[in-house]
Amino acid sequence: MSEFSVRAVAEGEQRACLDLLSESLHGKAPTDEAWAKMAPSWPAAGKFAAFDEHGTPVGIASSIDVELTVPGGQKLATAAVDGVGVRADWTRRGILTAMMAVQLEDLAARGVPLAALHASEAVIYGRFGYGAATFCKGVSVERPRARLRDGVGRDGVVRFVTPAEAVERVPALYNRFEGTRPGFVARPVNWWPGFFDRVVTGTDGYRVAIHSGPDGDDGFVVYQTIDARDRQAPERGAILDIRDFHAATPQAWAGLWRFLLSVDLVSAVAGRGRPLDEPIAELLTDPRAVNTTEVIDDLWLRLIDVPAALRARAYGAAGPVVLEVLDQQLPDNNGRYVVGPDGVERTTAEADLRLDVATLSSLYLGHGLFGDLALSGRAEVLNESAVARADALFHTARSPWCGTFF
Ligand SMILES: CC(=O)SCCNC(=O)CCNC(=O)[C@H](O)C(C)(C)COP(=O)(O)OP(=O)(O)OC[C@H]1O[C@@H](n2cnc3c(N)ncnc32)[C@H](O)[C@@H]1OP(=O)(O)O
Repeated sequence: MSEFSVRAVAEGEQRACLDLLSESLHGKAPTDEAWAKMAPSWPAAGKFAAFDEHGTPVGIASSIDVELTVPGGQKLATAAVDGVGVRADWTRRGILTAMMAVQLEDLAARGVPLAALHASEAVIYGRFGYGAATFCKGVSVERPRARLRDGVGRDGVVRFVTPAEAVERVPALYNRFEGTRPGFVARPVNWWPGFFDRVVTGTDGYRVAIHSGPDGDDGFVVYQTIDARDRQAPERGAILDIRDFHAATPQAWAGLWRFLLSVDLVSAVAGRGRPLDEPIAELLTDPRAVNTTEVIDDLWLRLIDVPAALRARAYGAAGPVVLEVLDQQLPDNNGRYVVGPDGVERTTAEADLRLDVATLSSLYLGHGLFGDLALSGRAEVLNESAVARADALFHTARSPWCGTFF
């Protein structure tokens, strides 16, 4: 069997790696023109690849440095892991396992406390210590039934901006939203050009609308309309499909919903990747106008430095618990931690709950309950009375939400 070796991607090797990645994801390799545009946002830094004996890349795992908001509002350095793929004729020979090991060791050595990713399949990343930490929903609002309650969303104005204005204004506006929810990922400057090229300045007819409230611009939405009319159903209008929607305040959020539901010749306003607890139905006189079309796992989190990550987040008001954490890949994390609102310390005290790092990573941002994960054996309950305390400590009032695809 042929051998492979894993190492950092060197300058000049990126394009071959991107071709391989595109192929593994059933996409097309970029043309020279497309590559020239995207090369600046596809640096060699942060990429590891597996090479065959001829030096040809056959697997790749990438990451970019971002910040992620943890419960309590602190922003932690996070490796946003993306661009993972193995050439189809090299799969199931341990290449991903080898790349993940190198990447985790690199992140630990660089002192990056968290890693996060969006998984193509839910069965892949748990073995590397990742747990599904945020969930999101798809919604479809039946526009003809959707009447807003009196006074909702009338505190500001919404206006379209040109693609050029969007490129100039939206990234700065987005920075105002950081910290509004746990799980929120700050978008690095490298993230925006790809989004603008694909969506805003592309030919798919996306519109960008900005909401302004008493303190100026405070929200935006990017959407397209998809014509769904046919001869058999002439009454059916277009689907307004939300691509990106963020607001700094509840008023701006409601104002943007008012706008979206006001667009004529639209029969449904739909969006995917929305926060699990986005209270759209609360805005309407007929809450059944809102249909949830899916609920899916969104951000997968991996605590790289368990004590640093545990210390960085805030906790609910409850007595402390002792967690025993098991981490096969990064054994420095192994051990017991007393966790409570007054702080987090390593301890030799008896554990209340024993869990692996993937399970702890699932619970870290505030979604899910220890007791539920104990049902399937993912957490071992050693002291029954600690379960409710652990839930009160970790659970957050607002659902964690990432809000960014990478
Ligand atoms: C963050 C992101 O970028 S998500 C995008 C991920 N990329 C893709 O989905 C592209 C298409 N798929 C691929 O490129 C590859 O199949 C990968 C990257 C998912 C897996 O790479 P491989 O080199 O085959 O993984 P590797 O051989 O290390 O497998 C490790 C283990 O995971 C299991 N595994 C890996 N992929 C899968 C899968 N898709 N479904 C089920 N099990 C899987 C293997 O069976 C193996 O299990 P074992 O340890 O019990 O034997």
